[in-house]
Amino acid sequence: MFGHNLTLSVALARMDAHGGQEETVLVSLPRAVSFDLAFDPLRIDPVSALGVGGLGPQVRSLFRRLFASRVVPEHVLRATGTSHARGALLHGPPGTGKTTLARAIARFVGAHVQAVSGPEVMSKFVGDSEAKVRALFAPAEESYRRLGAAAPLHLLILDEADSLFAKRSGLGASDAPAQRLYDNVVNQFLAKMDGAEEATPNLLVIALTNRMSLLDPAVLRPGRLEVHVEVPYPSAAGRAEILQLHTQPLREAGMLGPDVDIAALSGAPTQGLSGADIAGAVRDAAAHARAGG
Ligand SMILES: Nc1ncnc2c1ncn2[C@@H]1O[C@H](COP(=O)(O)OP(=O)(O)OP(=O)(O)O)[C@@H](O)[C@H]1O
Repeated sequence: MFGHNLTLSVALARMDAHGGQEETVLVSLPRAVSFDLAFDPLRIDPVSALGVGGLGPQVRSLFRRLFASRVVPEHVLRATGTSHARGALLHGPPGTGKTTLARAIARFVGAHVQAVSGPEVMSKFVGDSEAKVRALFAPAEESYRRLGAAAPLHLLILDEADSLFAKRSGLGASDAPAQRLYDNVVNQFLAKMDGAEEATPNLLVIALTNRMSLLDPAVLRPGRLEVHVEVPYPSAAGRAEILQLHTQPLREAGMLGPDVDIAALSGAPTQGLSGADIAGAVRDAAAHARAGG
């Protein structure tokens, strides 16, 4: 764990200057929000550090855009007109590793995690739903009130975000009560995010969806879910990493056949498969082998 007033290496915080040019910033703590950031956000190896395959660019982009600012002192932030990103949206087809990635990042940075799904929040009961939204923000609020800049990072993972933030046109005129419920919950959520700079700078929201086109654009604006990262189907190289990860326990137990050729399997045989499909195929193969097939 880094102490206060530590000058970090030049590689630690490179912030995107305008035009995509990278500018290296020497940073000196105390940090705006303290949490264990004993790593270089740009050089992190997603496979060994996070246990996800084929997501190197996504991981590096997330760390740079979500965490680099959090080790930069306030005066540098102000001078560069930067503020902490408050929310990100991971979007892409089902089973490509969005949930796995969000949870692994939370573990890696040592954040307090709360995970909830959109349908869970949008329960049938209006009052209940609004209370649920308030409750989601309460631990980070309480922690920041008590500890100020020393408050730990809280990460709110919001699965199936499309059911919470769907475009308003999705509801018809005959759905007036549902529309009101929806508006109340969403407005409360957005108000909480809009006020986060003051009330909860220690809170980060990562929302997940496989239907980004359904989301209300208002939710994707700066200050809300402003960092958008696509998590696509894996390439052949990505499939090789995923295969390697999911066969590792078998390999370590000496149970992987010597003829299992990861390079060959990551080509045509797994073309078009998601990480979840590949993990399932490895499980099936192991079960088949156990059964003596
Ligand atoms: N990129 C990946 N690397 C390693 N494992 C993966 C990857 N993608 C998926 N998996 C495996 O598939 C399982 C399901 O993935 P996960 O739930 O993270 O996908 P998702 O994108 O969140 O899916 P959905 O959109 O359907 O919720 C994980 O538990 C993991 O074992």
